[in-house]
Amino acid sequence: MPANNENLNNENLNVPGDHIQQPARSRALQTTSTEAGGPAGRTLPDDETLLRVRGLKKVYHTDGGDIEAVRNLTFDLGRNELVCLVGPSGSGKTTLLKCIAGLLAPTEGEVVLAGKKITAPPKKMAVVFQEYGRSLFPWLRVADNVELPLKNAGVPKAERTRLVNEALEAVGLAHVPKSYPWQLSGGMQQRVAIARAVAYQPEVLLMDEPFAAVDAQTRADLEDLVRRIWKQLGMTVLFVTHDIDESVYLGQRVIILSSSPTVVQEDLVIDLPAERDQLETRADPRFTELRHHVYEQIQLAKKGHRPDAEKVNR
Ligand SMILES: Nc1ncnc2c1ncn2[C@@H]1O[C@H](COP(=O)(O)OP(=O)(O)OP(=O)(O)O)[C@@H](O)[C@H]1O
Repeated sequence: MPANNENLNNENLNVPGDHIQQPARSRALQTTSTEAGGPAGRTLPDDETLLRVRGLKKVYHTDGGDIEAVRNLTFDLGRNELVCLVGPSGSGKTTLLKCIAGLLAPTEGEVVLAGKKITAPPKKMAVVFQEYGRSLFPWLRVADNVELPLKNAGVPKAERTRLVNEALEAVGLAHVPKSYPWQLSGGMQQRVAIARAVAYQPEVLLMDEPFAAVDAQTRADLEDLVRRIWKQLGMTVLFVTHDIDESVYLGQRVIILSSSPTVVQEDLVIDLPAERDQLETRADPRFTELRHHVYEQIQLAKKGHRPDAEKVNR
């Protein structure tokens, strides 16, 4: 079970043990931030990069005036990387994901997938949202829900059957292909949504707070499921979460967004061993250091600290 979940929406949250003096850091944290002089997000050489986000800005034009949701985001995702994204409520996480998914046009800047600028939903990308209840079709059986995007993509029947069976196997639902979503628990429904995304064999899997609505034990199981599938299938995963522990447990990197209008506050390497375990990893002193650091950064962001403060005030 995830210990010490931290919901960033809760203004009164405390890190248990915060009053205890923290041990000296065992080794330096690997971060990229504007304060270090470079672009806030980590950028990679061309041959290692799958997804590039460059100078991304999004302004919503509403009857009540303009809302600058995202000011300037720059970072790269490498092939087969699992990167988590955290930030205060309203910092533009969903907006960013929608721009990456080609569902929203950026006001400035661009998102580039495998060298091609994204202007519409790319074929090799899948998204899993929090609201699995709304994303599954209640009148379709589990296997038919998973099969639908493959049908729409024109994948031949035999191939579809193989992909659906493999995906249901991978998420531990091979025994319920004929059930309807409403006959399953919340955690199982979210597994169906993950299976549907996985069967599609995306190069990039975007996940927007996918476990926010499930209980803690199910959440821990689903976290391990994501890491297992990510390793098995070799996708690039961008995982948005409100939960600091979850971001550190899952990610190879954690990108921390500032408060709105949003820039990358910090891009932190999670240098925990590749084999993660709910009990052992979370008991690792390095895990505590990393989560403490992410928590501090989020608190700074919530208090309005901005890495681009001089530019903002100018
Ligand atoms: N369709 C829209 N029209 C106008 N403003 C919007 C729209 N969608 C989002 N916003 C505004 O953009 C800002 C960022 O919203 P967004 O949902 O991307 O943030 P978030 O970080 O995902 O939030 P949360 O953590 O609460 O889910 C907010 O001020 C929000 O009110």
